[in-house]
Amino acid sequence: MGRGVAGAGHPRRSSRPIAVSGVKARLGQVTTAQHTEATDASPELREEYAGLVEEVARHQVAYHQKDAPLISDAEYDQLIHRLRKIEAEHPELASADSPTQQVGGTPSEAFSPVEHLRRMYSLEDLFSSSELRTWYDRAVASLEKQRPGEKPRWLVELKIDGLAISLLYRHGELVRAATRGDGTTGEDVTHNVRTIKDIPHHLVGDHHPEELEVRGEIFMPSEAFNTFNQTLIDSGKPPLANPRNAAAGSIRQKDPAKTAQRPLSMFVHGIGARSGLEPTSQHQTYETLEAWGLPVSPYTAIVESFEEIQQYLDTYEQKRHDLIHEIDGVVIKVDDFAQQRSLGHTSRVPRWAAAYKYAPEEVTTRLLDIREHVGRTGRVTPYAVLRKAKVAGSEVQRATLHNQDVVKAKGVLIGDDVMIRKAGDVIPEVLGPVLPTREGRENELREYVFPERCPACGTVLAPGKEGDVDYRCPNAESCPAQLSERVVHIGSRGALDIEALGYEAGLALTNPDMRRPIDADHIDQEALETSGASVAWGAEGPTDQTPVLRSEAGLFDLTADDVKDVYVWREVRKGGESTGKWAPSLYFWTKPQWDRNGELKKPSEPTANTVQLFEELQKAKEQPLWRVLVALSIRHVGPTASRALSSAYGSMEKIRAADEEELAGIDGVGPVIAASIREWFSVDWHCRLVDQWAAAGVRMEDEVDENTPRTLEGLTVVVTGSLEEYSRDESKEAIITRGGRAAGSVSNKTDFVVAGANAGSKLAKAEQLGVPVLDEEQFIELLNKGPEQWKRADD
Ligand SMILES: NC(=O)c1ccc[n+]([C@@H]2O[C@H](COP(=O)([O-])OP(=O)(O)OC[C@H]3O[C@@H](n4cnc5c(N)ncnc54)[C@H](O)[C@@H]3O)[C@@H](O)[C@H]2O)c1
Repeated sequence: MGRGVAGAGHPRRSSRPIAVSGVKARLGQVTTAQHTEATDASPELREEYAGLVEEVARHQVAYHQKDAPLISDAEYDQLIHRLRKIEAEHPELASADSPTQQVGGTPSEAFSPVEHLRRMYSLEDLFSSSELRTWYDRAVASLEKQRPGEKPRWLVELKIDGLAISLLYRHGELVRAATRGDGTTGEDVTHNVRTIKDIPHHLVGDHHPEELEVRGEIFMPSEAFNTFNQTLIDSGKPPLANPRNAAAGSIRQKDPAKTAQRPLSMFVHGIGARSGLEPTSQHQTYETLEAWGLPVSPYTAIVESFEEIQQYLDTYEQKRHDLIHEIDGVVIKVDDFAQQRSLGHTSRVPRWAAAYKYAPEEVTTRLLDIREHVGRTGRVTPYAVLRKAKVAGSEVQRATLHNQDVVKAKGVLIGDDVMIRKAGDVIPEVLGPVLPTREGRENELREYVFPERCPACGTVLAPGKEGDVDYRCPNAESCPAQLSERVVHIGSRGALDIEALGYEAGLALTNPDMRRPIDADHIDQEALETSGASVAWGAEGPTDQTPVLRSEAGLFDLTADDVKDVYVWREVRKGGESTGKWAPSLYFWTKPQWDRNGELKKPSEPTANTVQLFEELQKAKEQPLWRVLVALSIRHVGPTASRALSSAYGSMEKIRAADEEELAGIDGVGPVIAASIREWFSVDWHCRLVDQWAAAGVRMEDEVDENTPRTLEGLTVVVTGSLEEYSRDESKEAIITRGGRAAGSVSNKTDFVVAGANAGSKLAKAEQLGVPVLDEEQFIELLNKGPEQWKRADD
């Protein structure tokens, strides 16, 4: 029997609580024990150890008993890992009551206690490939000693991020369901579990063991979780933080009718007590359970070597967001039961299984502020300013909040501790507040109010059209934020492709406020004074005064002299470390230098980036017409419409002169885009912008190469995968200049699909529809000679 647990038949309640006070009491015992045992642990280490014991126990209560964690799992894992490390190095400090010896939490009094027929274990956590290797080698060596000559086979499974459950079947009838609790005693959640469709009340077939304890994981499938959360948001309720807490919270409802409304599923991953059932391996057990109608995971595999285990880990790390459920790692088990028995258990975990954990995707941090971003078309979106946090391998400081309804739905207050998530390449997201940490900090928190005026230019914001929750700043011409975004867009790869005009350079040219510190306290006064920047004090601190560009119209008239004194705010670093202070520094010109007397030496030459910028601006003037059209930021006019317009008209003048009906008739344009183009050219400053660019030498006509044969007239061609000779844009251009249409998706109307390396679903679709597929060589032939030789037999 495990530590301090009441014997069979005794209500579990008498041995509660395990909460922080209980841990302190246990700590007392630990310290007394230390007087009698020699220990080389320093006082600092003992203090750290005691603090950790208390902290970890507090988190165990919050997570297991209240379903309301205060920190992310990864942060918790770090704490318990450190605790285990100290105990491993100083076993004299540890006691049987240490939180490292617990399996989960004490069962809640809200449910009747249930004694498991066999103990439910936790799993040993492994956080790196080398930890996995050590664990693997140890298991193999131990087996070799006990069962010489037997090579283990391994069952690799996904570690489902859900709630462990034990189901008891008697003669094939579900009689009880219980949470894991502390491993020995769980909570009776039978009524709630009976509402889950995947869990059979009667096992299929006739011959079942008299008593069978099935273990598994209850989870909320990812898709169902998203839909469920959306319905909560739509009805004005706060969404659930993550599928794991959602599953745990759903199972521990007092009212089974509530559980029944939650989309829950389950996969089995083991058995406890079983009378009359004698499978010889884990995978055989799964086959038997599946035959009886119990849900088993489709992702399980049998492997034979360390390399294969590693391969499985890598595969699912890549796929981790395309699965039925959330995972936090992989579980590796010795398959054979006899071998499992030989390896045995510790008091907490089996020695024949371990859990490899992937890099964390959720962490807690502080929500410092909510500010608004003004986009290229004036859309105002709130975003979270966060205390820097490392998640999924990158540092996160900002996260979009989409619109004011989302902020409300998430229920976050400025100043809250929040859980954030960054999954793979997906942009970081604020999941919600950590409510318990609000206690005692109420006066540091404030509600977010969406502004009535544009945060960048002060213009009163206009609501979106019907059904659109977004607000926009209508001051397109002189709102500095919109201007910055448009200038950055001009440089982007899909527009004029000016590499040196990236985000920072675009902002530096248009927004003297760039990355201004939040408040005056964060300004490095000394650096500010010696920088030579001309600054004025605004409401929130100093700001440099005049932008170099007040409109993108002047972009091609810029001279190196114009950008000489452009300062941007930068975090001051000393010895490579950030100081938390900000100061203005020159952006386009070589860094200012100070002489021995502290006098500023004026910078003398442009940076390499600046030289590149001016070279690229010259080259950009020669870009084809469609790229110039994209660069103008006309609503709805992206690369596809721009290409269609430029191949139909060949010059800016003709596009400007075309009427709406004519524009709408062009393949790839249509009425919405046509209206948007007309509207854009009806604005004076837009026309002046085009004129000024033309005067500066930007090409406003496509050179018609009379020698290019119109070999693809009327044909639709899709290019997929990567070609060797052509970039994506070049292949499109080659098709369009020969009169063809370069489409993005394959349909019955597609005449040819050109497949390069790593072509994926489009190639499959082409094969399915019987569209001719060409390789690169054949594509070149098609460009030169036309489609004659590939005419379909049925044409
Ligand atoms: N955020 C917090 O404050 C906090 C506090 C306590 C615990 N936790 C989290 O709870 C977990 C610790 O609890 P734990 O003891 O369940 O350890 P664990 O997560 O390391 O693994 C053990 C559990 O994994 C589950 N599991 C999922 N898929 C499985 C499969 N295919 N085969 C076998 N088992 C599978 C089982 O229920 C098993 O009990 C950790 O993820 C930890 O980060 C978080």
